[in-house]
Amino acid sequence: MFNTTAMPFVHDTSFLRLFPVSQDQSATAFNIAILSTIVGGVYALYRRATKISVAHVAGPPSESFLLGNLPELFQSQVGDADFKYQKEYGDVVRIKGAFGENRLLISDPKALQYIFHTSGYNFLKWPERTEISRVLMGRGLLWADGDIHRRQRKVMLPGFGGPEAKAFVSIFRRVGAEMTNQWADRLVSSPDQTAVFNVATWLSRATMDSIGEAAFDYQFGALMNTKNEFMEAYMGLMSDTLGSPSRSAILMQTVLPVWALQLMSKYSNRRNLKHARHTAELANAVTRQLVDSKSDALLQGKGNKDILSLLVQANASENAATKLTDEELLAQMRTILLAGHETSATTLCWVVLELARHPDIQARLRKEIRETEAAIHARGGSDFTASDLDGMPYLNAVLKESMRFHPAVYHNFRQAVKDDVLPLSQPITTTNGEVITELPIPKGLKVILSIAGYNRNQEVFGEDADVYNPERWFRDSGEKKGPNVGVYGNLLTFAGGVRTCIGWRFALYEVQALAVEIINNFELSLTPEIQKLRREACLVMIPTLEGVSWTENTQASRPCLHTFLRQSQPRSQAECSKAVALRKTSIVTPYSQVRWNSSFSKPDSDYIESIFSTPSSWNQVVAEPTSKKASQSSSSRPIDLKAQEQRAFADLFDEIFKAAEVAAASEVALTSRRGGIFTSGETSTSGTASASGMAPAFELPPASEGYKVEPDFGVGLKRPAFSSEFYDSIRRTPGKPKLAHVEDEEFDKKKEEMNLCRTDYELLDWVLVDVFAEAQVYEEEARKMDLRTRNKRNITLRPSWYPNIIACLMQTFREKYQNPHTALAIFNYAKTTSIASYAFGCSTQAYNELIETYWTCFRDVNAVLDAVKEMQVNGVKSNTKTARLIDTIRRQAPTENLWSEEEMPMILARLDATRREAGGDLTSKNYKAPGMKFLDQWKVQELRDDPYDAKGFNKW
Ligand code: HEM
Repeated sequence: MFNTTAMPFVHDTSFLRLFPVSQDQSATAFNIAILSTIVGGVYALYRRATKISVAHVAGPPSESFLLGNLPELFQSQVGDADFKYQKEYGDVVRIKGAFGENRLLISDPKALQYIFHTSGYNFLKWPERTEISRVLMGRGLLWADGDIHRRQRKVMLPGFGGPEAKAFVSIFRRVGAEMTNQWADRLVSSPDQTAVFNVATWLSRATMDSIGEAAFDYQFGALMNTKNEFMEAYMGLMSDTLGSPSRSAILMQTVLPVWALQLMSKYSNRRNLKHARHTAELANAVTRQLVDSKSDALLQGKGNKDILSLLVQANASENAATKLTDEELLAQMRTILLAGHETSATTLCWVVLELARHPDIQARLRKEIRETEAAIHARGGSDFTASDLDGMPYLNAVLKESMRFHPAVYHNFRQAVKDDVLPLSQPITTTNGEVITELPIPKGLKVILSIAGYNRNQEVFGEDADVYNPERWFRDSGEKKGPNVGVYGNLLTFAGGVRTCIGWRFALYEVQALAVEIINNFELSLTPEIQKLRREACLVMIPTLEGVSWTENTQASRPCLHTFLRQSQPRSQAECSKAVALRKTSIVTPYSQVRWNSSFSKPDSDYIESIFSTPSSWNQVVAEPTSKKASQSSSSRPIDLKAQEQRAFADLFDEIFKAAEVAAASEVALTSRRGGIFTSGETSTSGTASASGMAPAFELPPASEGYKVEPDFGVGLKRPAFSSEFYDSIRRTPGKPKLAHVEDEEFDKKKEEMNLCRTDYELLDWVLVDVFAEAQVYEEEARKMDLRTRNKRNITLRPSWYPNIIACLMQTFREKYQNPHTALAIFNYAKTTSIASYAFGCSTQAYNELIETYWTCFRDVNAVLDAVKEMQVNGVKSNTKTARLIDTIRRQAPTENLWSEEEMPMILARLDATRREAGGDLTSKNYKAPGMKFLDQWKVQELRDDPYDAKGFNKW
């Protein structure tokens, strides 16, 4: 039936063999390329079709395009934004990060359980946050992620079990007694039986002594006020480095790649970064000594029960592949020091505060303590043991409630490693009106886990979750509701899952022991300053008082709260009315109190205030709406950067380049040293590092080499010639805006108003009144002023924003409203309404818009050429944009088929001539960013030195 000859391809499959690889590789390669293109294309289409977005999750309007909702979240008091959003939008809220990026703020129990527990290692920490951890604590447990975290945690765990923590109770009790004895002494010696204390500082010192002894078997002597540089550096470290973040700090911590952050943290001259570096240096020195002495003791069979001994022991028994490195061991010590000291002290502060606020709770707690104490004495014991502390139900209810209400760590920051789906406890309604019970999220999404928000979740903790009430822990609700999330009372205060606070049992016994000691011996009450209390967000939530001067403080190195302490009724029932008022603090300059000793570089002439506290141009970036209209409107803000934002960007780049200069300088110093410039007899000048016997971060060359050496870990080195050229040239790249600041701001305001118009009709109305009429009034006023001052002043006849707004309007009409005719009309109106209007309004920018409109919308090459001619005749300078536009037209014109073959050469010749006259350097295709070579070299070197790629070059 079938004519086989007519169907050769059906049976003839031999063509498969006709193209053996060796004979025609290019054909095969071609096939593979086609195939991969198709597969790639299909995959790209598939990805596009299935692209997951969280844009439809309800959330607050963005404060600004640049910083989104981050200022509200990071600058307001702890939890304020979380609670507000939670009430308005539920437990999963879409917030905006920098540059309009979507993020989620999560307090939904099931979603949190999934992120912390079920899928713990699929949600890594934000790289910029881990960088902060690295600077403060090194590459320890709080920094680590994934397999490194797993390995480190395994080695650490033996030091943090239940029995180990219980064994420390006697240490906590001893430290507590030492503190309260000093309080009592002061009360007795005070003539009016009152004394002023900074309880926050005392608690901080007490927890430092506790951690010193329990974790390292080391006496810091903080309560004895032993002069100790190390202690001083640690006190207030969190608040000094992270408190009151300015907008620039928020932006820095949000958009900069890790390598830039690392560059700054290592070399920047800012006080807070110097503080962090200095503390790191000291901590490395102290912990190195401690590790060495522990290792020696273990070798001699004198092992102790402190955490460090257990850790060194555990590490010794690990096999080489799973061991901690020396650097990691030191980092763990630094992590324990910071994570274990500041958090417990802060938690205790909040406990004290709530007890002072609630005398009835305080009295009931004291009663329970006294009864327990009596029982201990009755059984022949001398002090509270771990089981006594665990056995006091009201104490534990008070502590749970205080930790629920005031979680010392209030946010955790995570990023999805892959596309994922979050289960939800409560269905949410998206902005499309869809009700969903699980939420797909894209890979890379950054989420903020709101510990503060979850701890007040009404589904879990009852409808009165917003009220401080220890009674809830005796009701049949509390932790029993909701999925299992946290380790203590189902709170998230100690986080959860694979990253649960490793020291939570330690912390709990410490807080129990110290709280019992305080309440047993003193009565607490509030002073009026409580009205000024703030929950200050410094990564850890620190209580501060707003607006109170620091000058009264003599020993404060961290913020504290005003509370009255009154010695409690002694067991003998004797009267005692000694009051202790806690000392004042302030959030105005709360973190400037860290004492700087001689080796800690003092503020000097080129001292720069902390990026985390100084008002900078960033601080005004997100200003209040500029007009009534703006504040009433619900329109989103413009997407383009405002002049203030551009300026702030330039500032930010300046910061990076300053740090880069120092980096380059120190590199040169090191290179010359490696190159044998120094003889072996020369002494090193490595700042305080060498003096304290530890490895310096980097060494400075001696002053004789022509470098100005400052005790500043390398900051302040004279800049070598090459870096000057290099950095000066790249410094020019980001470019500062050309206009003066005030003018920029005026223009920004106008632009903002302009963007609030919803239609081109509305915009046109606005133009007539708020641009042309206003500019006319301005001109008349200026002329009057000119007459009054008898022409002695240099006046302008149009407002500074006038030329910019004309060009901007033309572009907006053309692009946003697709209305090129009105764009041209605006130009014509500006041109003809008055001479001043033409002179000021029809600037190069406006002409460029005119040219672009003529070409892109009308393909009117003659009008383009006339416009350029008009510019030349009227003395309006062309710029590179003019030249680039002509180039584009020159390139596109021959492909447009708009002119006859005879006309075309003439048109092209006119374009060429016009292009030559317009001038402008447009060799952009040959343009190579200056400094790229050096940057690449630096990157290669850094990657060689850093096996973890902590700077994230390869991820960026
Ligand atoms: C009331 C006091 C404390 C609170 C509220 C607290 C809270 C937390 C939280 C929320 C985390 C998770 C942080 C994150 O993943 O980013 C954490 C981690 C950690 N905490 Fe605590 N902490 C306290 C006391 C302590 C103490 C006393 C120590 C040590 C003796 C300690 C050592 C650590 C360490 C090493 C981690 C890292 C755990 C890991 O990532 O695997 N903490 N803590």
